[in-house]
Amino acid sequence: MFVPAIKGQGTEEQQKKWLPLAYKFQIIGCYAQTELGHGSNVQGLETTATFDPMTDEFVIHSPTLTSSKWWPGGLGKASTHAVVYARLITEGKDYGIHGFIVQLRSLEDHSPLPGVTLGDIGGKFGSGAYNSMDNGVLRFDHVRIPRDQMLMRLSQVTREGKYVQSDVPKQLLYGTMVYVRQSIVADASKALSRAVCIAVRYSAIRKQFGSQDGGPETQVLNYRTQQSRLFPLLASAYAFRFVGDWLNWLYTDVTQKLEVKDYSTLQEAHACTAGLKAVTTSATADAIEECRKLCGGHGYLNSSGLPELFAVYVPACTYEGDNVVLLLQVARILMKTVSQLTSGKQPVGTMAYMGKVQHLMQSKCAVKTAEDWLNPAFIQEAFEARALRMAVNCAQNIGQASNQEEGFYERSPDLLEAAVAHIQLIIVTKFIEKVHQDIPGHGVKEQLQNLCNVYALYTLHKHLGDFLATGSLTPKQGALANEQLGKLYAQVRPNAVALVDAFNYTDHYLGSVLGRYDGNVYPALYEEAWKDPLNETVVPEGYHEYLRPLLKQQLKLSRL
Ligand SMILES: CCCCC/C=C\C/C=C\C/C=C\C/C=C\C/C=C\CCC(=O)SCCNC(=O)CCNC(=O)[C@H](O)C(C)(C)COP(=O)(O)OP(=O)(O)OC[C@H]1O[C@@H](n2cnc3c(N)ncnc32)[C@H](O)[C@@H]1OP(=O)(O)O
Ligand SMILES: Cc1cc2nc3c(=O)[nH]c(=O)nc-3n(C[C@H](O)[C@H](O)[C@H](O)COP(=O)(O)OP(=O)(O)OC[C@H]3O[C@@H](n4cnc5c(N)ncnc54)[C@H](O)[C@@H]3O)c2cc1C
Repeated sequence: MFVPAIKGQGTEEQQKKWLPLAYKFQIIGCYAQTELGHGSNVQGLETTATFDPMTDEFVIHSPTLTSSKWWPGGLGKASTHAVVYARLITEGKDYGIHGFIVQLRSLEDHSPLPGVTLGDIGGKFGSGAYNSMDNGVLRFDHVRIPRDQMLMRLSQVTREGKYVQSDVPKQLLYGTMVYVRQSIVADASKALSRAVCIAVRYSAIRKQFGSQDGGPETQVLNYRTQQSRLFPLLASAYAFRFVGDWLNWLYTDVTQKLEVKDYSTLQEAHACTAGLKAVTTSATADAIEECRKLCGGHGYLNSSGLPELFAVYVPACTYEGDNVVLLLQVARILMKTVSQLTSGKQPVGTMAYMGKVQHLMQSKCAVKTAEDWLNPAFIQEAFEARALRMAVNCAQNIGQASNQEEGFYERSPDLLEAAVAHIQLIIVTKFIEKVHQDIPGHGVKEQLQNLCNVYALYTLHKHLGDFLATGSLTPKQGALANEQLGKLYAQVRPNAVALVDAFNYTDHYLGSVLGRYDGNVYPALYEEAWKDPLNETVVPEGYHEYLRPLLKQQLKLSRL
């Protein structure tokens, strides 16, 4: 994040100076924004950067305990430099949060520079999976940096100490986070596909109950409950891959527009990266845990690969923006868009469907049979009607409040659900668009169509309350969707293993005895057990100190 921050907020000159050093690992940088007292609320950060015109320097300082930088990855032990986000103060005025390049450690002996206090913040969730990352704490005691180490693409401070705002939106300060959020969506698909690959392969080899006359037991992958829990996750892995590909296109397009000072899609980029990051990471974290449960007891073993995958993955729901905070950002933009509908301003991009407000507010879903749910037009319209009606309902309720801000906070739980509905519409839309493309490979398109329908109908079934409450569907149509879902699971079953083999993960990358490509799980589990350090001795350490005295004492007591 050190590099994209300099790329996004540094001048050409600053990029020329600092990026080669970073690329060649002549310096190691981190992104020091979050503090002990503030993470979500960036504008509440307390670290100060005060311009000293006498020396043409900024004085970086941590005025309070809560202003300590806290969490930045790589900060504790590895980094020599940081992009530090601090309150810019010049001529006695606070201009808010800006980025500054600050050296933290000597390039000679890696010792912290004068005025810099550095350390690691300690152990984190799980069995230490994330402890390979030195998330750090950092405090400044009046550390001086040259003025030219303020990232000056978005705004500048002159030699005399005058603050100058460039003619670019101040939101570009947040640009690095937009970049990382879009990459996290693609990573959600990678993490989810790993978990699903393990769970599908293991479910194919695991047999339990159902033996007839001594014959083989039933593959658990054949149980309807296993399919109804697992196949939506398989479909989600593909859904997140395709929406992640589209989001990368959107991000690239926005970045190119920014180069020519076209800021028209900045808001769309923010809404989509924030919303998709929130929805895909929450779903993926839940799915990895579900995959662990789908593997029964062996899923709880470290050798299954699932506990570590979960422990490493779950902070994705928090870092790069807490998911609720990000969804509320989407909700704000939805409310702004709804308020503009009466002005005649046509919504664009992923909000374009809201322009069909007249139709969507009164449309009646035309589904009459289970098979009708295989028609993408019916799915698309149902999801559009649900999302729009939820947004309009929120806007109407907010409108009844004494003031907009009060109304927004009062209705924030409903706004959260409206934001999720909007983002799920984007995911479904991009999956439908993907399967409409020419897709090579015999039968591949049909399989992806099945998965697209599984993702859409499973999501509809899971959020059926929204669809019924907004009148977007009738209970009968909801039941027909569920009926069609069961038929789709039967179609996915024969290809389930092939659909996870298609991720083409090596056994090494998968890191799971349950997900081995050869399916030879039981010998691998047994072999792995003996590697446990506890098995280095036949009689366990502590026997003589603890067990033996206890056993002897009990034996003595029993003879009394
Ligand atoms: C075992 C094997 C495991 C395998 C696992 C597999 C994969 C692993 C997964 C991922 C790895 C890959 C990548 C991960 C990489 C890095 C992750 C690690 C570390 C994460 C680093 C961090 O966490 S960095 C810090 C992140 N912090 C945040 O996100 C802070 C969140 N808060 C904010 O963004 C802001 O405070 C705010 C937006 C919530 C509020 O902004 P504020 O200015 O105070 O007020 P508003 O009125 O809401 O906004 C003003 C205005 O600006 C617009 N806006 C806001 N944000 C943006 C933006 N980003 N872009 C554009 N515009 C923005 C907003 O809409 C408003 O506009 P209007 O004025 O027009 O309404
Ligand atoms: C593994 C990991 C790596 C990280 N790496 C970095 C890094 O490299 N650089 C960096 O700068 N930071 C980093 N962070 C920090 C991370 O970005 C923040 O923790 C994250 O942005 C969440 O902010 P917070 O901790 O202040 O949460 P809070 O905002 O305090 O969240 C606490 C609760 O308050 C709720 N909440 C907060 N505001 C609102 C609101 N307005 N309305 C409703 N509910 C609200 C949240 O939803 C949440 O439930 C990392 C964090 C982790 C866990």
